[in-house]
Amino acid sequence: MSVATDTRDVIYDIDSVTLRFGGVTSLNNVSMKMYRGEILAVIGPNGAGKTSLFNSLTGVYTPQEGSINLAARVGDHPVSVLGQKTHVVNRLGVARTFQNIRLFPALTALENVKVGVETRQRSGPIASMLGMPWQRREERESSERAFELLHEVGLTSRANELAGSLAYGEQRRLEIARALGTNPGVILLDEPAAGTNPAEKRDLAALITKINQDDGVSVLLIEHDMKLVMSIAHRLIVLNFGQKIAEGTPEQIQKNPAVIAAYLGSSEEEAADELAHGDLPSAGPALISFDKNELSANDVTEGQA
Ligand SMILES: Nc1ncnc2c1ncn2[C@@H]1O[C@H](COP(=O)(O)OP(=O)(O)OP(=O)(O)O)[C@@H](O)[C@H]1O
Repeated sequence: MSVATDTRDVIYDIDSVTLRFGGVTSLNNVSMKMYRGEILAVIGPNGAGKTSLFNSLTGVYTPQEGSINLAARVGDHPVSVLGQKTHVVNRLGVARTFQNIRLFPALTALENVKVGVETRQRSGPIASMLGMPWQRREERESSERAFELLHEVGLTSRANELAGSLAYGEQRRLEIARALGTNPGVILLDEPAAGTNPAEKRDLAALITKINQDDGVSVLLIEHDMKLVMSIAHRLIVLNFGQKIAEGTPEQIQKNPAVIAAYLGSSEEEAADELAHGDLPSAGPALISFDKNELSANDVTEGQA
């Protein structure tokens, strides 16, 4: 009997990860894989553990149990992320944006992107002061690359504006450009659409797809806007109370009773029953209309009590 093997190239191999803060278990025995080339979304109600997962994948937190192996760039051998510093994980090919924008507001848009690009360069402050030839070349290259990235995210006309003066959606795109400056194999986007308007969300969806398809960067995405997630993600992982409760394509996730129950705060049986009878207002495609603002943490807590 032949055994089917999965030959897809694994970027993140996460096995039985548990992360605790005192009495709170924010990740509970989570196992999952991220494959090269995919846009993988992590969804779940407030407090489900999504940011804890991102923090564990980038070296901010070290889970007490389990393993996380990373091979971010093509041809890399998997290495453990546990115990690694965040800048080391970044050098290994993982870039990230944050739920709360973390730009340098008093630097220009171009300078912000150059900060990302220059993390990959060899010149230190001494070489800069001495004006070494390679330093001058790197400076020129970093400006050119930063301009290219500003072009990619549609911000060349804002290159010399202070980051703090840009519109909210522009700041979100600038963060992505800065992250791309580090030449990552995978980019982790933590709620990139938060606070953006519908037009900005559409631009963002197009940008994420472009980064993935044209630049070959794999994308791991936390996002509460289900319409956006379902339109661009190849696959989704669903967390609830720190546990992985589902994994699949957008179509599979929208029909999954455990997922619907988690979001609605009803039991899985009720959700399955209502789904079967077609009288669940948020079942199927309607799941894509879920919005963070409609789903408070209380809704979920009450359902689980
Ligand atoms: N540094 C920390 N110290 C203590 N508890 C934490 C810490 N970080 C996360 N938690 C707890 O872990 C649980 C998961 O939180 P996390 O922020 O990962 O959820 P989330 O899914 O990202 O939520 P949201 O959608 O609201 O951002 C929560 O109960 C949270 O209070």
